[in-house]
Amino acid sequence: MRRIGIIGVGEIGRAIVLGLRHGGDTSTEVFLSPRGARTAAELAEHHAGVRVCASNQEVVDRAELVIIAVRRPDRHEALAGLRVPGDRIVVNVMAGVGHDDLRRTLGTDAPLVRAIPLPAIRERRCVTVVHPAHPEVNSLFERLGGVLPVADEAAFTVFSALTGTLTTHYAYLAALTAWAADHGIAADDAERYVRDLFQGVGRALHDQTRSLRQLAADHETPGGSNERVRTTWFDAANAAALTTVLDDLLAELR
Ligand SMILES: NC(=O)C1=CN([C@@H]2O[C@H](COP(=O)(O)OP(=O)(O)OC[C@H]3O[C@@H](n4cnc5c(N)ncnc54)[C@H](OP(=O)(O)O)[C@@H]3O)[C@@H](O)[C@H]2O)C=CC1
Repeated sequence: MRRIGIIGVGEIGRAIVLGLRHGGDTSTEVFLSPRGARTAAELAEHHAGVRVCASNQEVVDRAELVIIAVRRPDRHEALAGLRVPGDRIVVNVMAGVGHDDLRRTLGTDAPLVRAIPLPAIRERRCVTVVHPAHPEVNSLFERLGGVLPVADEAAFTVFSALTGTLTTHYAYLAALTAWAADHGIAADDAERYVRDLFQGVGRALHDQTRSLRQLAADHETPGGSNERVRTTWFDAANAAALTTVLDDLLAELR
């Protein structure tokens, strides 16, 4: 797949372009929609073979594979009236927009594949969940860090709900930093320490030989401070609240 188009050049569109160009790879031509103008112009300026098109239709016309990365409420404005020939492959990364919805909007016979690229795709460091499996799309995301095809849209939506937990993690780290600052620690020092603490956690996650439960157990001394925080803060009520919000999110995404 040599010609890739992206409609919606925001946070995730940019991460995909950076992933495609990672390590100086210029094996693809990239065509960007004009909206998200600042990001698109910056990407085109800094990366060979990345061009900003005059319209979303031009992106479709030039690309073999078109990634749709606008926000859900913007999809009709971005896509209505586009002519998408059946020989294109459309990759839909919009959370909460199913195949039927997108096919109605686009009115095309082209194959549609849903995908959940994560921001770390820019460094080719994360797996992308896709449905359905498609050889060209699989090989694209395999190059960008790995691909995880799932059997149906119900399973896809479970992964989509998991993705919704990401910013809570940053907010949790910010809350830890704020707590330390409230106890007289310089905010910069607190933040540096919390970042390093959790970068270590991130690196440990690369160790696929240990399960997540095993990693938790290995970092915990019986009766120690980690066990105390885990059992008193992440208690049954807190765990139940997490399950509830994920269940609610799943119901809405379906
Ligand atoms: N961010 C993430 O980590 C992930 C996001 N997603 C999904 O990707 C999609 C985009 O998310 P994200 O990148 O965070 O959002 P952003 O708001 O950062 O980007 C959306 C982009 O779409 C552009 N846009 C709006 N209307 C149109 C239009 N009519 N034609 C072309 N482009 C248009 C916006 O342009 P302008 O700035 O001019 O308004 C903006 O650049 C969402 O549906 C989200 O669910 C999926 C996986 C991960």
